[in-house]
Amino acid sequence: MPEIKTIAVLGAGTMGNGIAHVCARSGFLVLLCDVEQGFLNRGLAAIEKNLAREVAKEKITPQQAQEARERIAPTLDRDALAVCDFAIEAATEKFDIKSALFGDLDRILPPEAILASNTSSISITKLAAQISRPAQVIGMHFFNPVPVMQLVEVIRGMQTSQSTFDTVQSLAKQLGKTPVEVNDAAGFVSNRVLMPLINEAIFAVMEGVATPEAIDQVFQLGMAHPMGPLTLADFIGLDVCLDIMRVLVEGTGDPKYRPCPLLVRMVDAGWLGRKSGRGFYSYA
Ligand SMILES: NC(=O)c1ccc[n+]([C@@H]2O[C@H](COP(=O)([O-])OP(=O)(O)OC[C@H]3O[C@@H](n4cnc5c(N)ncnc54)[C@H](O)[C@@H]3O)[C@@H](O)[C@H]2O)c1
Repeated sequence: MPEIKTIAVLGAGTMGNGIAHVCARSGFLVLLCDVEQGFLNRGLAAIEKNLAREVAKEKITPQQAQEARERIAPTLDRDALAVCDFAIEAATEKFDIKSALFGDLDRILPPEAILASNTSSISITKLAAQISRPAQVIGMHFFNPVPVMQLVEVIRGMQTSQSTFDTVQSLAKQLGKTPVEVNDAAGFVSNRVLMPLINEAIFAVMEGVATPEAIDQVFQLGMAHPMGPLTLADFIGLDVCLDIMRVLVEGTGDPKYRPCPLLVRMVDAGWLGRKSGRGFYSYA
């Protein structure tokens, strides 16, 4: 199995800065790459805040936080990633952006390097088919907040080799995560099962079956979910939920994934959940 020392993380947003954080905390050198200095600065500030929180909770020592910080080098220069032996892409969820980025990574990184994507919905198989090393392309689907959540869905594309899969399983464990194997299909497992639940909860609101509060209580008190599906939908963003339902309909051709009309109307109204101040609940 090739030894991994330096990891390229593409995108310093919500997920990218979390991934850079856990990689650095686990002893890897990280090159964190974005398209604008402002995005890098914001990502580094988030890492700083999250490391400080871990120190305050005594999960790591101030010395370990300092060492993790020093292992992360921000860069705007994609060619600088030539020193990396592994890449995790966490850029904006658009096929054209990811496809162009994978083309560059394929050109820049050493031929044996594995290229992983943190995509929530784009086909790993299709991303892999665009480049010269499809056997070394794989999905590593982390969960938000990355430093806290235990799961990594490891997504095998059609062309992913066993050795790539084994390396990524082992890397996920070195990052302190639990990898779960999933094949490449629309929504993988997490969103394929979670989003229809959220969508059905929205149908229940639309049809007057119960209030959002009552629906959330059913799941918290009856199924021991830490938050109900509508609170969770507001947290994820209703626009993101709608996009994922559309990916499920398109990817499977199955009308059972039809987005609830109330979800569509709320997104049209700009009621996107927490981030817009209003969703199923108000966030003044
Ligand atoms: N937010 C979540 O809860 C979540 C969970 C799992 C997976 N994901 C996936 O992770 C990825 C990133 O999501 P996010 O929520 O962090 O988004 P985000 O918008 O917070 O961050 C995306 C970052 O990518 C940068 N970027 C865009 N093009 C780039 C390029 N060519 N090179 C380098 N950086 C580039 C943007 O400038 C931005 O800083 C998406 O694929 C998303 O589907 C998100």
